[in-house]
Amino acid sequence: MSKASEILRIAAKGDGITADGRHVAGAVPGDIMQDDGTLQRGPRYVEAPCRHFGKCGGCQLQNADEQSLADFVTSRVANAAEGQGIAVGELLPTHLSPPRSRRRATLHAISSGGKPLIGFREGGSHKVVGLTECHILAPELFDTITALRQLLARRRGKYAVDIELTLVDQGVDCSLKNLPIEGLEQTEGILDFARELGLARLTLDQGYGPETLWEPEPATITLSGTPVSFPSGAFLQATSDGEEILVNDARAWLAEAATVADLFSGLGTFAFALAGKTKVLAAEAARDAHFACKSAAGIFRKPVHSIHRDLFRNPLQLDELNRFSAVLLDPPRAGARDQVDLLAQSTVERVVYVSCNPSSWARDAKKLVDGGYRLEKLRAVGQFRWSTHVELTSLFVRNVAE
Ligand SMILES: C[S@@+](CC[C@H](N)C(=O)[O-])C[C@H]1O[C@@H](n2cnc3c(N)ncnc32)[C@H](O)[C@@H]1O
Repeated sequence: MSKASEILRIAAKGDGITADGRHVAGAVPGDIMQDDGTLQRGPRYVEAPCRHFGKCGGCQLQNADEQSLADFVTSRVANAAEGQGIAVGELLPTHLSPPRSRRRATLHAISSGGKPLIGFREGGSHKVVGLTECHILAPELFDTITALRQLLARRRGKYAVDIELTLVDQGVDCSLKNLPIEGLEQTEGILDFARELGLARLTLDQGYGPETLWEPEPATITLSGTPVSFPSGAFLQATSDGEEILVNDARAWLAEAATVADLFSGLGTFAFALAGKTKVLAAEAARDAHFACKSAAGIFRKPVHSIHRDLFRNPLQLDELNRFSAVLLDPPRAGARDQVDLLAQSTVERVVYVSCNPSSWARDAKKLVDGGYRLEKLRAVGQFRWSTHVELTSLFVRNVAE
């Protein structure tokens, strides 16, 4: 029979782990797993603030206190480095985004017994949890859900709508996929909804591609003081405080760089932060994001040269990389295996690697270290509060030959 055992830490998927290696769902550090299989709560357990916690797939860790959350985010990143045998120069304080700060979210709406349910999916299921409160979304996004519920309540018949909400400079950018709009009444109804709510933009996709129905002025997102036009569905860092931390690290670490290649640059979150004395090449595969970055650089005369390039198929080659004193990369979850192979052989002095996946980052980081870089700085960032999704910034500096 197993013995009483304290929960020591939270594992990558959110379970508590006891000293003897047992995984306990919903447990937090300091809880005691007792002989009879019941869980005695400890000093670091807190009541979940949200009534949907446990069902809604949006959050996994609302029972952990602030310190346990920060420890979890830190250890995910530190353990990833350690797992590859990478020495960390300085582990910087972890950043956690506060409640109600998420500025983009993908949600779902379905009809259930004639009434609309709008929310995230249940963990590990396709069922939708009808949110009556949410502690992660920015209030503007939550208000949009409330208004959408009222709009959908007037509908009969079944629907299953995908909803994408992003807070841009002008307000909420709302994109609805698979919501049939038929006839004058429904068309007027949806336009009234956009107008009354003061949406920045409303985009509908009824199976024939996205169509903008409402956009009183062009939607933009201001990146380090530069307004960049915001294509519907474009990538944006999940919280503005998270973006600030990532950008500040990049600025501090690359302040002396004359030329930087910003790879997987999106709309230019880092390119516009770094451009000034520094000249930046911004490389991105999404055509609309590339054009938005290029056109903002032109209008506001920023030293950002934006190129449209698929860096998986066609990574920057050695002769291209070696023209830069620094490279910043912020790839998707898969990491940047081929690009990093080349980077590891380059003469680039500094590499800032921003990542949304500690595992692929650690695999790539090992290659950089084997190629003669050392990991000088590392910071864990928890933009997705109460979830198991962890991000990081890191600085690699090329060792000088003796
Ligand atoms: C994590 S996002 C970062 C974007 C940007 N750095 C930012 O902070 O806003 C990753 C970016 O990589 C782009 N991307 C995905 N696959 C790519 C590829 N094969 N080549 C170039 N860019 C790619 C995506 O379109 C997205 O803009």
